[in-house]
Parts: sequence; structure tokens; C-alpha cells
Amino acid sequence: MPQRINPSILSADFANLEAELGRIASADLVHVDVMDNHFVPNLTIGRPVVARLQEVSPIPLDVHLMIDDADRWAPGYAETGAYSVTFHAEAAADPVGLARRIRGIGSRAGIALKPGTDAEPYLELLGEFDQVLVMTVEPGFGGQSFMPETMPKLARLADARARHGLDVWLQVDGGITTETIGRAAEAGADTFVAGSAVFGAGVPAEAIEALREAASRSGHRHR
Ligand SMILES: O=C(CO)[C@@H](O)[C@H](O)COP(=O)(O)O
Repeated sequence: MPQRINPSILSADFANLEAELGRIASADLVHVDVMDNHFVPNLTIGRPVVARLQEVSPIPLDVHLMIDDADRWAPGYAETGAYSVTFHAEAAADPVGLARRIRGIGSRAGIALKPGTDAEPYLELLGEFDQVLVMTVEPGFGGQSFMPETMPKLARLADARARHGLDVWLQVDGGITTETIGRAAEAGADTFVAGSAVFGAGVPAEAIEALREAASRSGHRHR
């Protein structure tokens, strides 16, 4: 199964985002964190900046909405042409309906699960989503420590994916480093978001390569 490394621009220089994209040219996608200071206690960027990033980025955008009222706002992010738009389970009144709208606009649709959010309601609905984002920290800030207790949930999602023969991507986000990425890969993740491990490194391209190597050493063992 292919593995993807998605650097999170939350740890990039927000005054020089276009230049920062140039430092991660070997990334698979760019992870863009949108926070509204309601769903999470932090505020980042909104649709106008995402739309502009979409215009200048040579790398597809993986937009992660940490915002309330996703039913209202998420389609607008898909309309920017983003490759994927992920919303949180608690933020949507109708997660399946919203995923269908996002897909209808042309983006891949993702559902995100906070560390305390149960995967159970979604195991039989996996086909409605293109990716499930398993948060491996509480959403809101970069630089936190990976929460290994989220791994059983990831493994349950991986089992459901295999049972249904789906190729839904399983993404992890938070505290992903060369030390932790192997555990997530073994539990079934194929898509890895890393902020500080990439932009906090001297040479982000080397950090991406190191993460790629560490993940590939530890592929999913339960397929
Ligand atoms: O969504 C988030 C935080 O809520 C992430 O995308 C962070 O940007 C990850 O940062 P690191 O934990 O890799 O530093």
C-alpha cells in the first residue's frame, strides 16, 4: 500500500507560505490546518488564504477543517479546488451527506476523529469517505506528543477497511516523528501528517525522506 507524507504548514513560516512550499517539494500533499477558535482554541487561516495557496501550490492541498458548522463551510473549501477536505465528526450534523457534497464538488472527503471520538459509528460507513483522519494529539496545536492510546482505534479502522475491501486512506496527525511513525504504520496508517518534524528540521526535504524511510520499514502487518 502506498504511503504518503503530508507536511503540516501549521509549523511553517506564515509570512512566507509560498516559499515554504518550495522547501517541501518532495511531499505527497500539503496539510493545511484551518482553525476557527471555536472548535479548537486556536485560530489560523480561512478560505481566502486556502484559495490563494491552491493557486500557487504545485503540491495538492489536504485541507483539515477544525471548525464548527462544517456542513455550512466545508463545501466552500472544496470549491477552491483542494485535493481533499476533512471535517471533524462532531462538527457536522450529517457527516455522510457532507462527504457526498464534498465529493460532488470534486474533492476527496475525509472525516476526522479526535482522540476521544469513537470510530465505531463509522466502521460500516467507511465507503462514504476517502480518508479517515485519526488525531494522535488533541487538535489545536503543533508540537504535542503522540498519543499511543489512539492506535487500537486506528487498527479497528484498518481491519474494517480490509474487511470491506476499500482503499480509504487512514491518516494520522499529531506528534508524528521518525520515532513514532512506525507505530502508526504498523497499526494501519498510510498517510502521515507531520508539522514540527518537517518544518522544525534544518532541511525539511531530508526530514520528509527520513519519515518516508521510517514508515516504509514498518508497514501494516495485519493486511
Ligand atoms: O492538526 C494539527 C494540530 O491540531 C496538526 O496538523 C499539527 O500541525 C501537527 O503538528 P506536529 O504535531 O506534527 O508538530
